[in-house]
Amino acid sequence: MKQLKETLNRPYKICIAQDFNGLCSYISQVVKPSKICIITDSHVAPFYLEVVARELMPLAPVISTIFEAGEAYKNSQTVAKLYESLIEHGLDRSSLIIALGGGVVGDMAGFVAATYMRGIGFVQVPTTVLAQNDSSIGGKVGIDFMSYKNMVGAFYNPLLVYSNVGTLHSLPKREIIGGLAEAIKHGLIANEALFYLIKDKREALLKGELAILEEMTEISCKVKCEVVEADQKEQGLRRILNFGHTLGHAIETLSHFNYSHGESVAYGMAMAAFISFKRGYLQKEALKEIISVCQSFGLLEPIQSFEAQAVWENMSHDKKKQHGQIAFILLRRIGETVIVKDVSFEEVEAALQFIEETCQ
Ligand SMILES: NC(=O)c1ccc[n+]([C@@H]2O[C@H](COP(=O)([O-])OP(=O)(O)OC[C@H]3O[C@@H](n4cnc5c(N)ncnc54)[C@H](O)[C@@H]3O)[C@@H](O)[C@H]2O)c1
Ligand SMILES: O=C(O)C(=O)C[C@@H](O)[C@H](O)[C@H](O)COP(=O)(O)O
Ligand SMILES: [Zn+2]
Repeated sequence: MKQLKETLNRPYKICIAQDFNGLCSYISQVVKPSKICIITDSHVAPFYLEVVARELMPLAPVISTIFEAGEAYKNSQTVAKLYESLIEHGLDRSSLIIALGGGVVGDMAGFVAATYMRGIGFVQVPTTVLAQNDSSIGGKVGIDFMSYKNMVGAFYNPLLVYSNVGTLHSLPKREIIGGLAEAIKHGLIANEALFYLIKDKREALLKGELAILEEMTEISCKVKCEVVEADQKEQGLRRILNFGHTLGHAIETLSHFNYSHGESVAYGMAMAAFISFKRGYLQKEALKEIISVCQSFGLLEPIQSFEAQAVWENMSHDKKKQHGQIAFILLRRIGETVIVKDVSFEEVEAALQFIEETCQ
């Protein structure tokens, strides 16, 4: 009997830059495409489509397709339109997709790349704090389906991630703050120093100072890479990246995307921290610190009221559920998680009441 070494886990580079100057040369090091299709959304296109297309022209003929911005469009109808566009433009397996935009573009263009002709190459060019710190890395691609987040998708790695932090100059403040929630998450689950860096550099981050954004992004990416390298398909350790998401995804969906992904994750993290405290895992001071840092960024604003039963129903479709039990990520301290499988309805109800009272 012979055993073959698993070779599916192909590594890819993550470049963090302050402009698009290196994009073409980095892509040409990993692929020689016959044609390039830039997939982007209606908010990002006016800012960056032309400059990215111009940058890539020496590599191959460039076409583009633009969809309506927003989480409400991260669905199968938009994916169908994207497939049509690729077919009309004659993209084949030697073609390349560029995902230019935030997490919505990255998740959806990545899913299209994973499934079109059973998979063609794609490059992540993230333009939000959230996408540069989190979603462009790790190969989770997908779309929302029915009332559930990312219900249909794949694990499909990009060929390259090229983050230009310079693009954050045009990002609305609300989106900067939402994206910081995922960087705070990386600090809370695995890197206390990152959490305190974000706390200490609040003003510079909110002003959009590139040096600190770059530094935070690099540390945040390292945290995520270490976890994903150890467990690409979320069989164990990777579940910690879902801290704040079991409840956060329910809030995001039940608010009809009134709260952005990052804002919802912040509520979810506060609730998970509260459950951690009630169970005696997390010190009260740490809970207060987490709430206070989130609030200092403008996260955890007064929250609309949600029916505990509706939240419970929505979270029952969480992808971390196995044999009827949801793996729920809690905190032991800032920088360390604990995974439990028995969070009850009553704990969720109490956590909802806690954030309603805390976020006033
Ligand atoms: N795959 C993953 O691992 C992963 C991780 C975290 C989040 N996500 C997903 O990411 C999505 C959230 O991503 P997001 O917060 O980037 O949202 P988004 O993609 O909707 O971007 C937020 C808004 O900013 C606009 N925008 C993007 N870049 C801009 C720029 N530079 N200048 C001006 N406007 C710009 C967008 O058009 C949009 O209106 C959610 O769907 C979430 O589920 C995926
Ligand atoms: O990369 C991961 O793993 C994450 O969980 C990162 C999350 O921030 C992200 O929102 C992810 O899309 C959630 O995945 P899901 O499988 O819970 O939908
Ligand atoms: Zn997330």
